[in-house]
Amino acid sequence: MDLNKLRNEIDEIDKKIVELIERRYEIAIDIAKYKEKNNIPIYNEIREKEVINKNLKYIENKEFMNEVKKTFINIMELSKDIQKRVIKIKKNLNVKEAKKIGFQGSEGSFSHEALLKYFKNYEEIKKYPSFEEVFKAINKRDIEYGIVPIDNSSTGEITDTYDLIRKYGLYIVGEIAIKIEQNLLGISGAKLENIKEIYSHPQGFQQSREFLDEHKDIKLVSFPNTALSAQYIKEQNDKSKGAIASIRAKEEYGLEIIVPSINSNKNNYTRFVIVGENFEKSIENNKISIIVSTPHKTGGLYKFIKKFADNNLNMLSIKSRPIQDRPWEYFFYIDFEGNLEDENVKDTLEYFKKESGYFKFLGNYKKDDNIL
Ligand SMILES: C=C(O[C@@H]1C=C(C(=O)O)C=C[C@H]1O)C(=O)O
Repeated sequence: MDLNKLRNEIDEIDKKIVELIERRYEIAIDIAKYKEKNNIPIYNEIREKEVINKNLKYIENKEFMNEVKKTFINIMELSKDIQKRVIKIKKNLNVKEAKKIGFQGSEGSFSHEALLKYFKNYEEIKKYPSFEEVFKAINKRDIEYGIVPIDNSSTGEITDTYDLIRKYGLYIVGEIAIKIEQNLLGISGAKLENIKEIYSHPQGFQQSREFLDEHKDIKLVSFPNTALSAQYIKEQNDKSKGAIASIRAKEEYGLEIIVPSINSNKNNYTRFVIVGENFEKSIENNKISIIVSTPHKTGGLYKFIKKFADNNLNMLSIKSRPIQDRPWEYFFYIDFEGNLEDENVKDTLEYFKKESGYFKFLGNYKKDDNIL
């Protein structure tokens, strides 16, 4: 046997392997960029199993099964390391300062109020007709951040927002809760006994149910948002028309308060999230949001929740949303306390990435201390 000849043959093979492996890692980088853009996790268990099984079928000499399997496990481990290196993380951006920020509605809406309270510095505020338009504007980079309502303390979650965050693959970079107070507004000189029509968003009517029940003779007219209804009655300049809206809307459109604080629940808060294109890292961040889907098996959700307890992490909320094309299966939106640098957080996230059918990291941001 000629050792040199054999080594030469190995050298030839290695050369081809290097070429192919190099190409394989380059493709992994392209995949990483796609994943970053579409907010897809790096690790894909199903695909890795497929890769291994497919390649094991090509082996002619079954004696090498185990070694080939290990080789692929290693290649894919390193491919994921490369992908992680490529996905960059923006550091310490102060979201309270931004150039362009967007919200749904018009001046005087609660979203507008939340925006002004959260952002200390900005160049331009842009208004959009729907929540989805806000998300689209971030994706198109018309705005850096959008602010959208996500939960109301009396009426529950704003499901559209939950679905849109997932659909558009954006990150939550902050949150703020504001007290929602509804008032009956009118033009100067308007009196309750003369009001024949009240304009507002259906939420405004719903939140003022008790007050409206006492005035059943007044006609209710729905509007796309409370601020627009305030603007409308100002333009109409008619003392028989009222609007249910915020104090800020009153100021914005130069109206008067006919009856203050008519919302039935006096402790009514809405939580807004600030959404952006990039995940932002800071040691100040203390709240994490993720989306997972559990395996459709006994104890699936239990195991997930147990992981938080085992890692001594405080789970703040868990909400479910139906998965559109899989009847009776759900996405779970989970908020918990922690920072991405914490070891127990890292361990928990790794576990979720591995164990859940679907995993999406939504952001690590600073919790609004007004929310318990
Ligand atoms: C390259 C990918 O990312 C990861 C690495 C894989 C690989 O190197 O083949 C396979 C699945 C993922 O865990 C991919 O998703 O295809």
